[in-house]
Amino acid sequence: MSKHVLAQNQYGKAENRIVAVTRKGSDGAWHEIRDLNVSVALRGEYRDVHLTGDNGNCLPTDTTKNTVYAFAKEHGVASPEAFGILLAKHFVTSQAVIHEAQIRVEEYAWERISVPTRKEQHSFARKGQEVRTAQITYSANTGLQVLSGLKDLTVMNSTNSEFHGFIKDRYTTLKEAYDRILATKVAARWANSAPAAADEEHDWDRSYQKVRRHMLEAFAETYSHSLQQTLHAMADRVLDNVSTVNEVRLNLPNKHHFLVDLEPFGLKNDNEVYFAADRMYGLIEGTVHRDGVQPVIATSDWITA
Ligand SMILES: O=c1[nH]c(=O)c2[nH]c(=O)[nH]c2[nH]1
Repeated sequence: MSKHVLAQNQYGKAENRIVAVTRKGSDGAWHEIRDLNVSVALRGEYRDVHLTGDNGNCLPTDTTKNTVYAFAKEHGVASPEAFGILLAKHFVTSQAVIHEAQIRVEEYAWERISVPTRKEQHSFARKGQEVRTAQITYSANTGLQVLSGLKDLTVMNSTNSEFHGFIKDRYTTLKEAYDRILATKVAARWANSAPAAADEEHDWDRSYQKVRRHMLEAFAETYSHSLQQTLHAMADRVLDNVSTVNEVRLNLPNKHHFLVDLEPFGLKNDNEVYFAADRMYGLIEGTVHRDGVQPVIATSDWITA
């Protein structure tokens, strides 16, 4: 027997890449695709598996992988959230030793290549870099928690951004900026309310598009005195406009754009020519939630620019 304590543990097959094709129309020529990366983590009665080598409680990770693919056929993929909810509930309700399941989903977007003269619609081009995310956690005790999100959404304002009035100590060299580029690669997560998570009719694609639009509009419309202020405005706008969201966490790397010194060439740089640095970067992170709601989104996830 070990004298040490087995603490939090979980297991399952990670990064199951799955492309689900749905055929629509009377002849099935209209295709819709969902391109996902699905990770399964199971939590429960796994002391013996770790301590004695008894695998009697262990549902193989291979089975969790098979379940993901079989569920895509049996239930379809309506959205990352709906698919994750189905899987999480399945694992917890089908095996007594599994107390909690967490499903993490990334979705890669494709857009249709529309050829007007062609009836078949089965050609797609990968859309941008943006990745949609969902994390579904289910247990009989705590119920369903659905976190939605996105990452790798790069945005820029080429003006309407200042940064000045900051602390100056003996190490400060930064010049005050009254007109600068503000650029970031947005990583966002938002917590959906319990009623939305429990609502089997909830339109997850619609709420995703709504949150995304409000975040981007707030980014574009906020006259920024710091990326921190912009972060707050983006999260605030989502909470004001999407009633099913209770909490928003944003990780915003400040993708610095430095004015190039053109004076050696006898040229004046009127905020026209910048050097785009890819690192290092300021990293601005924060959570905004409704008053009276307990925040649930982890603050320790490591997101790099
Ligand atoms: O928007 C900003 N916030 C900061 O905290 C900061 N610090 C810095 O050097 N530049 C910036 N920009």
